[in-house]
This record gives sequence, C-alpha cells and structure tokens, in this order.
Amino acid sequence: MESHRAETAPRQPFLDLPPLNGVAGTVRLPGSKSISNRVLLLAGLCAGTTAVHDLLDSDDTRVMLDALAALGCDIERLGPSSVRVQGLDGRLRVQEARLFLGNAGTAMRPLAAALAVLATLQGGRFELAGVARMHERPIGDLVDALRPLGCNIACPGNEGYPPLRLSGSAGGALALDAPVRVRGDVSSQFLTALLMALPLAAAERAVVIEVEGELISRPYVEITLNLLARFGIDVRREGWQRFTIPAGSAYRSPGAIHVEGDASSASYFIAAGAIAATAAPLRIEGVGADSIQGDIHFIEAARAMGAEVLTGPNWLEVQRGAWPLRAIDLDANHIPDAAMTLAVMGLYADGRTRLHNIASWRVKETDRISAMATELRKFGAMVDEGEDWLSIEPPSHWHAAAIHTYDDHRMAMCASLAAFNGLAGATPPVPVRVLDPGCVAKTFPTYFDALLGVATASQQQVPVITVDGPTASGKGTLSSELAAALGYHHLDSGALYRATALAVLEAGADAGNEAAVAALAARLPIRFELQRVLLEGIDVSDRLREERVGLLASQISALPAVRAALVELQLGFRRAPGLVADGRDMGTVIFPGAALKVFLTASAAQRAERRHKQLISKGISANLDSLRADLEARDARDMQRSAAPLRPAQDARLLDNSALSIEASVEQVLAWWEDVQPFATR
Ligand SMILES: Nc1ncnc2c1ncn2[C@@H]1O[C@H](COP(=O)(O)OP(=O)(O)OP(=O)(O)O)[C@@H](O)[C@H]1O
Ligand SMILES: Nc1ccn([C@H]2C[C@H](O)[C@@H](COP(=O)(O)O)O2)c(=O)n1
Repeated sequence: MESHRAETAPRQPFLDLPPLNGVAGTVRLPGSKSISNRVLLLAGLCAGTTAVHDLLDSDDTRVMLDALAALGCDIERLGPSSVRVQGLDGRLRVQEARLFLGNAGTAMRPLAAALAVLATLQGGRFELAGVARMHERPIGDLVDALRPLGCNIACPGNEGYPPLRLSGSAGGALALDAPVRVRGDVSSQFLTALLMALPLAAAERAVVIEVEGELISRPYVEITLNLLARFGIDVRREGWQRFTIPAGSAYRSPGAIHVEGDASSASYFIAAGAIAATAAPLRIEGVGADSIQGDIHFIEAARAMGAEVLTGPNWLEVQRGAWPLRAIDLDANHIPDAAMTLAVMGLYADGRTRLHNIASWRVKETDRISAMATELRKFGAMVDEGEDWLSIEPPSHWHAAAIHTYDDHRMAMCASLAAFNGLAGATPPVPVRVLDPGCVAKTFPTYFDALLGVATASQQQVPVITVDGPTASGKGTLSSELAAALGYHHLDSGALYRATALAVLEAGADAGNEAAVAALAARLPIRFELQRVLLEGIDVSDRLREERVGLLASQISALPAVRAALVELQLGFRRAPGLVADGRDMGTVIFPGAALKVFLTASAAQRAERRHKQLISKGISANLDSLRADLEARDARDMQRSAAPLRPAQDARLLDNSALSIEASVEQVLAWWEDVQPFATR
C-alpha cells in the first residue's frame, strides 16, 4: 500500500525523525556526484557526443549542466537519469558567459581552470560565481597555479576566492615550458582541475604538473585519472608529486558512460546497517568492490568499528557485528567526506572515537569540524576538536535535539543517523529534528525517503496529528498543508469511505447489506499517489467527490462492520516520519493516542459558501441553500450515529476557522505542534 505522502517541499524548515529501531531491505544509491560532474565536464570538452547514464540529478549536477548549456554544448535529456552531451571539441562556442555554480566545488574548480585555459588560447570573458558560502571557499591555490601560465584571472570580491573573472584575447599562448606547480595540501580539487583543463593545451607538447606539499584526498585524483583515461587522456604519474599529460593528447568521447552509485552516500546506509540491521543485512545497490571512488574505503573503517560487510562488484550487504560499535582512532585523510559518518557512528561506540588529518573539513560546504562538534554535543556527546581533528565520546544521556545543517548536505544526512538512539539505550528514545532537510538536494535529493524506505520505527513512536470536524470545515486542506510543512504522510480517511461507496455503486451491491459492503471495504484496492486516489490502478479522485458518492459514503459510514473493516488500512498509514490524519473519528477511535488532536469547525453558512465556491470553480453548478441543507443533514447523521460518531476527542484543541484564512489555520496548528515538541532550540 502506498500512502498519501506529501512531497518534500524544496526548503521545508525542518524534518522531525522519530526514534528509529531497525533497517531492512534494499536501497539503490543515486549516481556519484564526483563522477557525474567530472564526466559532464569531460563530455562537454571532448570531440563527439557522450550519452551519460545513471547521472546524479541534484543541485550540483544541475549547475554543471546549466553551465555547459550556457557555453554552447547541446544537451539532450534521454531519460530521468540520462543525458546526451555534444562536446565542444576543445573549441569555445561562446566567447562570453556568466556562470552561476551554486555551492558546487566540483563545478567551480574544474570549470575555472578549463575556461581560464580556453580564454587564454582562444579569447573570451567569463564570470564564475556561486552562493555566499562558495565565495568563502578558497580557490587561491588554483589561481596561483594558472596565473604564471599567462591566464588572466581576477577575483573581484576577495583575492583568492570566487567570484572569478577570466579573460583573454584570441591567439594567446600558455607558458608551459616549466612544470605547472600547484599546492596539494588544502584540496585535491585544484590538481583535478588542472588535470582536466591542461589536456586542452597538450596537442603539440607535453604538459607537466608538479604538486607542492603532501597531496591530500588522493582517491579523488585517482577518480580523475581514471575518467581522463576513459576520455582518451593517459596521464603518466610519478608518485603523487608529478603528472605528465603526453604531447598529442586530445579528448575523445567514449560514446557512452555509466556513472556508478555515490560511495559517500553509501556511507550513511553502511552506518545504518552497522547500527541497526540486526535480523538481516541491509543491501545497498550501486557501488561495490569495483568502485573507483575513494570513499569505498569507508567500508574498512566501518568494519573496524564492528560492521559486517559483504561486497559484490556493485553491491554491499551490511549488518551489525560488534555492538556497541568499537571506538576507533583513524587517520581519515583518505576518506574526508565519508569520515563525517564515522563521527556519528562514534555516538554508538564503546569509547572515544578520534578522527585526525581531516583539516580539509574546514573548507568544505561549511567548517565541518566545528559544525559536527557543535551539533553532536546537542545530543549529549562529549566532543573535542582541534585544527585538524575531532573526537567523540557517546552521550551517557541522550537529548532530543534540533540539528543545524549549515546548508551542508552531509550534516543533514549524518544527523539522521542519530535517530537510532534507542538502540544505544536512550531512555526514552528521542526524536531528531533536522533543520533545513532540503539541503540534501546537493547530492541526494531523495535521501530521507530512501532512509525511511528501509528504516523501521515502532508505531507508537511515530507522531500523529489528527484533524476531525464536520463536512467542508477545511480538514483536508489544513491536513495536506500540515503534512507538506512537516514532511509527513497524509491520511484522508473520508476518501476511504467514499471509495467504498464508489465500489458499492460500481458493483451494483445492496448498500443496506452491511456484510456485503464491509467485504468490499475490507479488500478495497486503493492506492494514494501524488495527491491522486487510485482504485484498481484507475484515478478516481474526481469521481470520489461526486455528490451521490459523498451521500452514500455518509450512509455506509454509519455501519459498524464497514468501519471495522477499514481500521487496519487506516492504522497502516502511521509510518515514519509521521502522519496527519483527517476525518471524523481520527482522534476519538483510530488514533486515540495522537500527540495533537484538532477539532476543526466553521459555521454552517461559511462551510456551505466554501463548498459552493469549490464546486463553481470546478464548473459544477450548485445551489447554496440546498448545499447548506445537505451538509447539515450529513453532519447530523455523522454526529448521531452510534458507531464512532463525529465529536471532539476530550483532549482535542478546538479551532473555529470561520474567520481564519487557510494560512492562519495552518500557522495556528503548527504553533500548537511546537508546544508539544521536546526539541531544545539553541
Ligand atoms: N480557513 C479557510 N478559509 C477559507 N476557505 C477554506 C478554509 N479552509 C478550507 N477552505 C476551503 O473550503 C473548501 C472545503 O475544504 P476541504 O475540502 O478541505 O474541507 P473538508 O473538511 O476536508 O471537506 P470534506 O469533509 O467534504 O472532505 C475548499 O475549497 C477549501 O479551499
Ligand atoms: N473518519 C471518517 C471519515 C469520513 N467519514 C464519513 C463521513 C462523511 O460523510 C464521508 C465522506 O467523508 P469526507 O470525504 O466528506 O470527509 O465519510 C467517517 O465516517 N469517518
């Protein structure tokens, strides 16, 4: 059964995760961000067309695709995760462009290098900018590597930081007699950027790049070298200090390329498996032993903490091994992104977990060392930090916490793993509030759906808000707005009675035969999908609102056997992260323990007027007086029946919205909801 889940709004203010107590099943990973953006740029620079399959669809890949389109690449969508890119063959097709690159380091750095090289050789003016945080992320080491080659690069904001202005005149040349020198100890993305840009200048001569300082994040450079080879560039490497792009190099399309699943994203599910897969392993599809991504080595760290991991070429199976997890002391330089997940696993460990050599965390989407320390402390953990290290001791007493995510997708995904706290002995288990959950759109837009698709929660821990009230009081409207604001599922219980009524009409059944109607209700082939109601796969949303269906729904809903037949179906909607249920008996009968119960009313005159407007707007003619008489008759029947009559639950809050707008009603209920939350706002 599908539930009527509100689509996650792009920038929902928060998502409350109830305590989770297990994981099971299979999760399919989205494409790797690092590979997606490298492949897109290489496809854009090379000769020929490249079909890119299993591409990540996220904020960061979208800015890269937009940038390539602005530079004159033809991009054709082949499917939801496939595009065909017509490459530029190393020739600028537009001489001027302003590119907005959001907060995508994997777009800003290589595009800056490629456009600096092309503008110097062929002439052009390009401006590369991003969001405010991008303008705080250093790019000076790349600028310092490119300027000695003759590239004209200005930093109109702060020297060494985006935005960048790149310019050159046609017929220019690059000074490539001496090796190109770049620092490798702050970010490996600068070396990657040069490795991707300088083949554009290696047709006639070899180009040598030398790394100054100890190169960090080498696995990412390995991804770059691997993909360059797929596009026809065989870079010779001497250790990690010297790289030679041979003379005569030219980008050639491989024709088609598949992007493997994101190994960094896999880390959240590996951790979830290590913490909560107790009955059977959690299967993760999309990456495995054949992965070219460095973050696949996260598996070794997870194993050291106790995870049991089986690997196949492109899948993993993970389950809990040692419990509690074992605390580790790890040089995490080789897995900088995935290592954040280890910090959260440290909440479930048997001692102090120490991660060091992670200075690059400080120049990522946010200062991740400081952010992680601040947020993990909110759960009650003892956290210490240094310039390039972090240590975490698990909470002795867990707190419900509202976690800031700093517009950093990895902070949000990491925070979600704290929701398994009940397994670490938190008494009582506490929910986790993830602020700005939409920031996961950077690399994994469907992350929370994926997590909640495999995670289990005890039904009693899943919060429910009930909204009961008479016909046309606005229950459905209010509930669906609340569900969207909270990222919760929505149960429109009236639709179940209406669907039963429709099934009775279609079957030509006797509506007075309680057993026959109950039998139809018990096997109602109903599904809710994207705000539509499907009966036997057919969209009946509009037919359910027909007057004859509403009238019969009101009659059959008085039959106790029919109500009983629909109970299990309704209870099944109570799934993480939470539920908003509307109807007549949600707070009194179906969810008597709901955390918040609202009884929504409005005057009969107002309700008749609203229903009248609603019908007129759909082109259905209606008479106000008969509408009012009809809804009063229906209310009377709903209130007077013996089975689950319409009435406020004893602990319901009454809301008369006769004089309230929809927005004001939603605000009022959200304010009540905050009242019953345990989150400390700090
Ligand atoms: N606070 C409000 N102010 C003005 N109009 C409202 C308000 N709330 C809802 N409405 C409008 O009233 C109409 C009826 O609302 P809705 O369908 O949500 O009611 P309902 O209680 O779910 O009805 P039913 O019991 O028939 O399912 C809709 O057109 C809706 O836009
Ligand atoms: N929990 C519920 C929900 C609905 N009903 C009945 C009462 C209504 O007349 C009919 C249709 O509901 P609507 O779509 O108008 O909300 O179903 C009920 O008895 N219990």
